[in-house]
Amino acid sequence: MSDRLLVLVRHGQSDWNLKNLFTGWKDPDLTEQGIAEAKEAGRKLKAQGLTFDVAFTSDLTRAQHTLKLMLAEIGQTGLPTTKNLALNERDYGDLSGLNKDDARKKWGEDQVLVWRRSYDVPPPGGESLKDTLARALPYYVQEILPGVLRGQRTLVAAHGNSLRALIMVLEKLTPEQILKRELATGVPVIYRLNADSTVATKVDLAA
Ligand SMILES: O=C(O)[C@@H](CO)OP(=O)(O)O
Repeated sequence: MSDRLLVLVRHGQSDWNLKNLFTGWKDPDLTEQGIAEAKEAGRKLKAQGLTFDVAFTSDLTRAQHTLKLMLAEIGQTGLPTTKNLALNERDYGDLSGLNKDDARKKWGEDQVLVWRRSYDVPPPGGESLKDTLARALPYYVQEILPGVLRGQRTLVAAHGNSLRALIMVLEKLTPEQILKRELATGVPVIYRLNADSTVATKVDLAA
């Protein structure tokens, strides 16, 4: 039986996560902590005995760097990797670069929560989670899933919201459920899929 393995990992802490800034399509690199988290994610995957046939990542440095560090830990630095902006973080539009606490002071707690965690209300000039799903999901279905179903063991390093979009579909979550799901930085989530692309098993390597 082929191993339909799909591992999703949010990048390690970025410089702008640390500074509490809306990031979106801006391109900060990992902090020292983020580097440590990415290496730890690689060590956890190695401890599970996992190796991969292909990897996917976004067009942004923090996810690419996380992938590189994980692959070095696993001993697979030459793994064929595809980078695509379909896996980028949700575009935060005009909020990009603003401090999240300053934004709460300016627009109020409730409005900022709506921009951050509503399903279909985009921040000014940016994408809602629904918009992010509309570009991440076709990429997953056309470029990632067929390989997984053929037995290509697949590692994806991406972002909080682009991965939440994929998780919503994988786990058949409602908009209300996905909005409550937070992804920790650098924590691998290991899925094994059934032949019909539904989830057979899920293991979250937190802790
Ligand atoms: O700033 C961002 O791009 C994201 C992820 O860090 O933030 P949020 O938690 O608001 O989705």
